[in-house]
Amino acid sequence: MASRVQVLCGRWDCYVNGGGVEQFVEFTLAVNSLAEHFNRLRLPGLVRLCQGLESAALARLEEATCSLLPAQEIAALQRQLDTLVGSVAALCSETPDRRSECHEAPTQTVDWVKRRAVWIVSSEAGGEYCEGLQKQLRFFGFEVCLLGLDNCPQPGGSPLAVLFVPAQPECGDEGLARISAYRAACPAAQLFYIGGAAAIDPVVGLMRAGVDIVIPAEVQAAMVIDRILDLVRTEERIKHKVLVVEDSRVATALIRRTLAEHGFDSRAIADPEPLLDVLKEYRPDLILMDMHMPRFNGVEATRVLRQIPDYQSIPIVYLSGETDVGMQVEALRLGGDQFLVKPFNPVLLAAVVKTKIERFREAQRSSQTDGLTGLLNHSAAKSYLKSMMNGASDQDRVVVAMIDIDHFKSINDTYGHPVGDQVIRGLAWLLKARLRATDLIGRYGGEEFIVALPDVSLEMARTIIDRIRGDFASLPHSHPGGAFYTTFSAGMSAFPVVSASAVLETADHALLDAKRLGRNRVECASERP
Ligand SMILES: Nc1nc2c(ncn2[C@@H]2O[C@H](COP(=O)(O)OP(=O)(O)OP(=O)(O)O)[C@@H](O)[C@H]2O)c(=O)[nH]1
Repeated sequence: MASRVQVLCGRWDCYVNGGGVEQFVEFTLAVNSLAEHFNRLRLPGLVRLCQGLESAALARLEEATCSLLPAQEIAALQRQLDTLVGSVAALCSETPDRRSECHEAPTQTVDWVKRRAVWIVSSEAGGEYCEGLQKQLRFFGFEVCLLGLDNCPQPGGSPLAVLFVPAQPECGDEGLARISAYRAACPAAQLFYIGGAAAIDPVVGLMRAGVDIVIPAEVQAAMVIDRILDLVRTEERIKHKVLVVEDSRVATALIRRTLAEHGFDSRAIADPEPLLDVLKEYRPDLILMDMHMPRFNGVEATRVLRQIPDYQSIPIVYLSGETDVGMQVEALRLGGDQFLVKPFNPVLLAAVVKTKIERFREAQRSSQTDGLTGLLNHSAAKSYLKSMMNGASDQDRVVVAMIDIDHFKSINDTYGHPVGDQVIRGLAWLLKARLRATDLIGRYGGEEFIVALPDVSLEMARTIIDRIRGDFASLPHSHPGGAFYTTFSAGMSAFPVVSASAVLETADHALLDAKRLGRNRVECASERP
């Protein structure tokens, strides 16, 4: 992490010590790349700081193109950079090992449970709401610190989130000043205000003071936990993939370099002829298409793709030296989503690719997620599993676990469907809280879940799932008359095997074994005769 920050500072120094527009663009690229890195490490507060710095730099890009920025502009950017560097330094010194590249494979230890500090600031720290919130957060692996209104935030603290739980929805000047003090002391944290009034004015006031997320008063503690768990899973499961269709080797190298700097995976083909095969195998999230190529041009290739249901909505961005506006409009009318003129501005290219993919993903998300848990639904989970396995080499491992809550029917019968739903949600949260962002978690059916863990041995995966099993067994589920406990069984299987469906089938058999052998246990397919 520190070396990336050094690169960023080095680029900034190059610019301020007499560099030109190229150095400024390099600096902006480095900020964006750092934001992507923090996103992968699930550090949303640092992502926010990077994004603020990137926006400030982009706003000055045009000015920087003409000459060195005026001294006060440089000083303003320098302040933002210093805040970012200071926050990273505070984080590194506080948590030397915990935050090491957590997207890398946890090969040595099973202790990859994501502990994160959450501060709750409230005049009613001992109140029922805060107590409940605290209990649940602790259960899901967060370190909670309850703070009264008189506590002053200590600079350098690095909580993942600070939750303000006011006694009444109105914040008042004193409350806003307090929020600003926390914002200054914990620049990397996400600030939540619970109980915001449903009106624009007060919410804008809260956001100006530094609040990131305002949650309406009527939202229950359980939903707040869901939002915080989402924070630690900000990363997409699989890196965004871009297919570059471009016949110029120089342009291809430049494009791929820019994409790599922004954390995108990319593949390039020089000729659209094998396009359909490559799409099927690589499954990109976006295509960057050159306009003029031998044999077919980009528009013709795009028109073919738009005839095929699977590719009707994949974003296609044209890259071309074509400046004729009429021609550009025609190209867009025939199926393209955007037109970028070569030579392209790398910052703009990355921003266009990123926003197009995010919109595309957002549109897909509602059809891919399960309404009750927010996890991937059955078909999306299967399709992610397939692409996970397609992307894995022979040496890579992907372990799949099928998890099923025991005697769930009797929970519904005894306590009612809504309580049953809450049990399903509880298990979903536990899986989200305990597993890495790179792991796939899906709701496979009613009370059945699928989990796929890349880059981990079957033994370690078993230990992890078994630990979650133990935790789930001790999770109290409340009902109007008190609380009860329940368990799950899991069957596991490991890739490399023939196919995604084969690994699912063997995991399913192992799950049946776990049920047959008494439930509340984890069985592995490889242990079967
Ligand atoms: N509350 C609730 N119940 C669901 C949902 N989806 C499925 N179910 C119920 O889950 C129950 C699953 O029961 P079974 O498949 O018989 O299995 P089980 O009782 O868990 O028993 P074992 O799996 O053998 O331990 C059925 O009664 C379904 O109606 C849901 O979204 N919410």
